[in-house]
Amino acid sequence: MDASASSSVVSRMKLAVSNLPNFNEKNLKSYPQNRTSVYSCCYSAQGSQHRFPFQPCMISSPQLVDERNRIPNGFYITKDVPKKNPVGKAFCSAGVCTYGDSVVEESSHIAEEKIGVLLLNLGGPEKLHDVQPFLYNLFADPDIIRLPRLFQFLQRPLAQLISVLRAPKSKEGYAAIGGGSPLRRITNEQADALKMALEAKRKHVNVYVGMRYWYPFTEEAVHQIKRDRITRLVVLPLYPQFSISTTGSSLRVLQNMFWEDECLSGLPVAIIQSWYQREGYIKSMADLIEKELQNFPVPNEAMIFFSAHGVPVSYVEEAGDPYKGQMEDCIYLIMEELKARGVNNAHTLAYQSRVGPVQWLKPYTDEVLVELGQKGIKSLLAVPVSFVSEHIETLEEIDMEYKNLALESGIENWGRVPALNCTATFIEDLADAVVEALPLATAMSTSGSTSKESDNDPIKNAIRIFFGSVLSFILLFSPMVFKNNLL
Ligand SMILES: C=CC1=C(C)c2cc3[nH]c(cc4nc(cc5[nH]c(cc1n2)c(C)c5CCC(=O)O)C(CCC(=O)O)=C4C)c(C)c3C=C
Ligand SMILES: [Fe+2]
Repeated sequence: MDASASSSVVSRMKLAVSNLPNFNEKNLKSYPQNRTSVYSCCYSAQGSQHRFPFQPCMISSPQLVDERNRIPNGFYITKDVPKKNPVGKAFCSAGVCTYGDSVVEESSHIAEEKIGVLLLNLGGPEKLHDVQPFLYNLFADPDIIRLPRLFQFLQRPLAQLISVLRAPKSKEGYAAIGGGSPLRRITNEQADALKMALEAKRKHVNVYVGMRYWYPFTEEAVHQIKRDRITRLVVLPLYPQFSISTTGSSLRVLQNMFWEDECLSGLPVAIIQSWYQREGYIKSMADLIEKELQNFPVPNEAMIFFSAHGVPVSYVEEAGDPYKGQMEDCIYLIMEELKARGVNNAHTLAYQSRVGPVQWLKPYTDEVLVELGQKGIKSLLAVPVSFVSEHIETLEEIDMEYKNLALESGIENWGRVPALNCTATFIEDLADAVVEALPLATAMSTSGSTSKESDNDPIKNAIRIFFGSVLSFILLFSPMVFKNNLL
């Protein structure tokens, strides 16, 4: 999507993203933990310099919310009064947001309702042969490599080059965990479990899986949703915390599809943007941690080491990604839950999996592990916290690379909390989140054609690819990339 199309999408759809202030214990004292708690109540700033259409916002007074949550010709956010923080500003917190001008009629008015739940996830290569094309899809995403507007024509050639250069290292990782990502299998299992949990609540739904970078792609899932004539849809990203690079990127795909298709633009949709604050999720994480601590010789001496997937600092500081703030809130809530159970272990948070020659969120997991070893920490429980399935970064990076590094650094007792996968309490909570979101689904009323003629012009494309490849080549072989050995 080029920049002009992007900004008109912004003006038409005005999807919102919630934001929270950076971690501050005082703020969090009033932070709601109940699972039906919070819903977004903000919308995007028009004419933003960022290409990202889902902008965070702060609302200056609670009274403003009612007026602001109805946005002409676009995005409508329902429910909830904003929570006031101690500095007197009401802030939007994470939750459900919906499209459209008007709330959809009650289900009793609809002849035959067919409910769909769309699970969004990242996707992963299933065979070593898939690794390079998977990486291409990932790096071709403008929400993953955010180029300045002037250089956007380099996106695809750059993605081609980076994916080819990174593939050998990634393949080693995937080979070490059995030759492919378990993500598709686990996500399908979660989808089945969610369907059953919803059936137990007398909600009969079709659950779809839409991956961002590998099969089954989000686009395929949406086509199936159309074929199945779904009349109401809940979109549930399988990322507890919102990031531009994950949920944001998948929502952008959906947004483009819905905008271009009149049938879809009339479909009532509710989007659950982030759900890390849900009681069921927090308790499920606390259960796993509590259980795993029992495997240590002296459970209360083990440090709880939260390791989150990182994002480049510029996402947070320049583009307003709420990811870091949400992550810190999430850790706070898990620790509060543990304290309430009498678990008072020390804890820390670090960020893993950085890629490329830019600054990522700090502290870095590998550096902190070495420091903790040097400080004399002997027992450490690693807790992957940004993702709810086992994947390459838990199975290879944490279980192999970081474990070895920790042991070499003097840590003697190492443990790792498993990913939630299909943990019953967690799936139950996701089912509750879907049930709560359902009445909030509203139709996106606008549709329109995109002006993407230039994308279909073969001559322009050929010129782009040629110059793009030359420039990418120069960029990639710049000494910085090699000096840092980061590809
Ligand atoms: C919340 C989770 C994730 C964030 C945030 C995220 C951002 C992000 N990731 C990359 C680059 C890569 N990610 C890769 C794999 C990968 N990433 C996540 C999750 C988040 N990414 C998952 C779950 C996976 C694994 C999927 C699987 O196959 O199991 C990879 C490929 C693997 C590798 O080579 O290391 C890359 C590359 C960037 C650049 C980024 C933010 C900008
Ligand atoms: Fe990633």
